[in-house]
Amino acid sequence: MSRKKTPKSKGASAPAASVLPAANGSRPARPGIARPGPQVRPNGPPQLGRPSLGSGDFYDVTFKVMLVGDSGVGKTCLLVRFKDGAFLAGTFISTVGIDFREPPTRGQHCPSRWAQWSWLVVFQNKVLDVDGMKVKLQIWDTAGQERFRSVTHAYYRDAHALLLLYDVTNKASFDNIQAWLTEIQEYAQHDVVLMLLGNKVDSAQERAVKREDGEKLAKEYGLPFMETSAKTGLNVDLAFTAIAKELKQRSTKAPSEPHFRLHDYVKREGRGASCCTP
Ligand SMILES: Nc1nc2c(ncn2[C@@H]2O[C@H](COP(=O)(O)OP(=O)(O)OP(=O)(O)O)[C@@H](O)[C@H]2O)c(=O)[nH]1
Ligand SMILES: [Mg+2]
Repeated sequence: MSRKKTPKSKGASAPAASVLPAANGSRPARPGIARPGPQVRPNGPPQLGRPSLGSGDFYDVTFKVMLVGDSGVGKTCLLVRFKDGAFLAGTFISTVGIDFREPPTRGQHCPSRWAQWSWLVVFQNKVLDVDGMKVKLQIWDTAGQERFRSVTHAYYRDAHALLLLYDVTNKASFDNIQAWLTEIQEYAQHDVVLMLLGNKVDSAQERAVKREDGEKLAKEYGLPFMETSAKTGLNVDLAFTAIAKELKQRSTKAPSEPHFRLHDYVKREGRGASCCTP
């Protein structure tokens, strides 16, 4: 990935991952009533929540997670797999813009719904139960193409976590990881939670990046690492759950809770590609 240095955008800004307070930490009785709450700085102090805007999902705390990496590595597919349990097979439709809207309908088959919205960078909300706490992840899918980079930079700064993807069948996407890390260092919060994912491990025949090379790079940069497949679902839920656990721990810091170690968790729970190849 060649890198052109672009100035930090002062224009478009993603909504801060806001967390709205609930009285005494309890969740309000009536879902869906929106009232602006205080904006919190990214990776800020413990925050309690309320129903998410419009979706009706209850949550205790919410975080913004972004998917980044070269075009074609499978960011959109990973999000669709996590959100809807489906895989976008067939024609590759690159994500080429940015917007705040969510896809309009629920329950439709992924391919048609997402193809329709592929020109936007959408975010999707998913609420996870993490050790008894409802953690809402607001997951932003970005355009991997170089020409949209200056737009997506603006969204980094209030991300709590970044999932950085490469494609194990595409060596160039792996070689570009260092440039992505430089970019992340420049535009994201210094304490952003970062995880490296080698996607498409179902394509064993076309593999161009060894698992050990991914591990080595991750170790070099001190990153948790897993290989994933949006096609089979391998380690997809795990990646997001691990992020949610880490963010939850950082925000609550309950002394009574056992300390969560992201690296150890990912190492222990991650499964090898061979287990799930169709
Ligand atoms: N075999 C296999 N193919 C995948 C996987 N994930 C994505 N693909 C395919 O890879 C292509 C690109 O996937 P996308 O999710 O659109 O890639 P992207 O990273 O969102 O690309 P941009 O939007 O351009 O940044 C599509 O044809 C997908 O079907 C996977 O885990 N395994
Ligand atoms: Mg995409």
